[in-house]
Amino acid sequence: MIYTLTLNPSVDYIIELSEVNLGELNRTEHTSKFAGGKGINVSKVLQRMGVESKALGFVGGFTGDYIKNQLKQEAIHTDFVQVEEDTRINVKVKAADETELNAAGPTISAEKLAELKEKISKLNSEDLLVLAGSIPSTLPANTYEELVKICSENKVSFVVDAEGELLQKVLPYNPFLIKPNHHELGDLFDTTITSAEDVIPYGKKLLELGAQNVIVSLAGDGAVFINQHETIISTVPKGEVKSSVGAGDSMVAGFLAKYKETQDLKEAFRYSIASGSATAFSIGLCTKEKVESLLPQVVLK
Ligand SMILES: Nc1ncnc2c1ncn2[C@@H]1O[C@H](COP(=O)(O)OP(=O)(O)O)[C@@H](O)[C@H]1O
Ligand SMILES: O=P(O)(O)OC[C@H]1O[C@](O)(COP(=O)(O)O)[C@@H](O)[C@@H]1O
Repeated sequence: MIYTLTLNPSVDYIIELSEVNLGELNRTEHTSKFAGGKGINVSKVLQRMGVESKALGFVGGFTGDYIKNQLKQEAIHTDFVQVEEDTRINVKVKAADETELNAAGPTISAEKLAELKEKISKLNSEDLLVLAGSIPSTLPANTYEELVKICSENKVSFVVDAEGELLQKVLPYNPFLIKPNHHELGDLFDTTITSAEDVIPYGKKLLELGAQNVIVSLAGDGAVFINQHETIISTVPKGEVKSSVGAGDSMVAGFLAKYKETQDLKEAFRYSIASGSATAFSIGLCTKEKVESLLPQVVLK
């Protein structure tokens, strides 16, 4: 079974308007809300691709209830740890540019963290855990490391989609896949990455540090796949970006869904890019039909 872990879920509130005037009253043209957070988005896209998963993490308050209900409606299995404070609301403003306001998240006590660790320690070598997104600010910075240690002891493969220190600390435990975007990759090595070619030396460093497979996305400017055997640069489909919220998460889900079906890393990479773009070209997450309609535009080099 695939498990997704979202330590800091969110209700994503997407606001569309033609322009934003800071310091003034702005009226929205359209709004929508979704149960979000990176692991939850991975579970939602997997479900649309016909792959079962179970969503783990912390939820609380009315926003936590909203998330649980939405996932129930989509028939996604969940096993959340209930916390006292409200799950956060992240605001995404789509005007000429996209601006994101992601909140810090609720307080998580040591007892709640222990409850979550207990659930993760039940996973076995048939399972895969996707650890994705930020962690609430009250959790220790080594939380992901602690969790992947448990995975490693129980031979559970795992995927990590996180930034900075969170990502750095899990590399020695050999994640099956990591998916930084080019800004996150640049931040890790204190450099600026502007092209797919720039990605290659740093992607290779991530392999040396322990990752088994690396996907680096560069939004509309391509994507790169690197492992010990091959380096592949890909184009991404062309289209109108409606909201790129969840595009990275869709890549992770698309990759896992296709890899589960075919065991073919190259095909999984192609499908992952079509999934990311299908989400970028939608408000909300991609559908399987939209992903498959974009596949012919993904050209691997
Ligand atoms: N402007 C765009 N045009 C086409 N595809 C896009 C665009 N922006 C994002 N995508 C798709 O979404 C994927 C992830 O986007 P990116 O912004 O790099 O990641 P993240 O959401 O993790 O920051 C890209 O690889 C691509 O498939
Ligand atoms: O945990 P973080 O890093 O604050 O990110 C949370 C946000 O990421 C998202 O999962 C979207 O992520 P991506 O756009 O990177 O795929 C939103 O649903 C959520 O608001």
